[in-house]
Amino acid sequence: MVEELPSVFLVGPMGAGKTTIGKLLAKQLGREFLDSDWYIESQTGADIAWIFAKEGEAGFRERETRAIDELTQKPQIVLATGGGAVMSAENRAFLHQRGIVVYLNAPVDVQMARTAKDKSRPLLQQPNPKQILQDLYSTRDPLYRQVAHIIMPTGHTYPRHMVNQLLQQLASFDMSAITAPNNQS
Ligand SMILES: Nc1ncnc2c1ncn2[C@@H]1O[C@H](COP(=O)(O)OP(=O)(O)O)[C@@H](O)[C@H]1O
Ligand SMILES: O=C(O)C1=C[C@@H](OP(=O)(O)O)[C@@H](O)[C@H](O)C1
Ligand SMILES: [Mg+2]
Repeated sequence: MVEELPSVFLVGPMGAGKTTIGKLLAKQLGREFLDSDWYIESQTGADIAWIFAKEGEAGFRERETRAIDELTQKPQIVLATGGGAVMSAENRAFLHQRGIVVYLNAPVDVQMARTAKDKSRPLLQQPNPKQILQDLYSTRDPLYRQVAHIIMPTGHTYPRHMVNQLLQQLASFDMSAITAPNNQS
C-alpha cells in the first residue's frame, strides 16, 4: 500500500499541526518530509519574518507558489504547506492534482493557544491575533475544503494518535479521487 501511495500534502490554518504531524507521518511512511516554509527559507537564506518585512506578503506568496510548484512534483513525499498556500488558485491546482490533500482542521481557540508564544508567524504579530485567526479562518476554510481529499479535525487529538488515524484513512483512500488536470474545477 505504502509503495503505491502518492505524495501527501497537508493544508490548514496556522497551529493546526501541519509541520508537527507531517514530520511524524513521513517517519511512519518511511518518506521524505518537506515543509514549504522551511524550503522557502533555505532557498532565500532568510526566515519568513524577514521575507515579509523586506518583500511584503506579496513577495512571500510569489516565493510560496514557486516552492509549491517544485515540491508537489517530487514523488512520494509528505509536504506541510503554509496556512495561506490555498489562497492561490494555482497552488490549489498543483496540490489537488499531484497528490492526496489532507485538511488538518483546528478551531480558532486551539490555533490561538498553539501559536500565541511563537513569534515566527508575521501575520499574527499584531494587537489582536485571535481576530486575525478568526478572519483568516472565515476566508480560508472554504478553500481548504475545496482543495482537500481528506478532512481531519486536529484540535483535541495527540499528534501520534492523529497520525494513526490518518494512516487508516490513507490505507482506504480511493486513488481515482485525484483529479486529472482537465477535471479540475
Ligand atoms: N495535535 C496536537 N496537539 C497538541 N499540540 C500540537 C498538535 N499539533 C501541533 N501542536 C503544537 O502546536 C504548535 C504549532 O504546530 P505546527 O505543527 O507548527 O502547526 P502548523 O505547521 O500547522 O502551523 C507546535 O508547538 C506543536 O507542537
Ligand atoms: O497562514 C499564513 O498565511 C501563514 C502561515 C505560516 O505557516 P504555518 O501555517 O505552518 O504556520 C507561514 O507560511 C506564514 O507565516 C504565513
Ligand atoms: Mg508549519
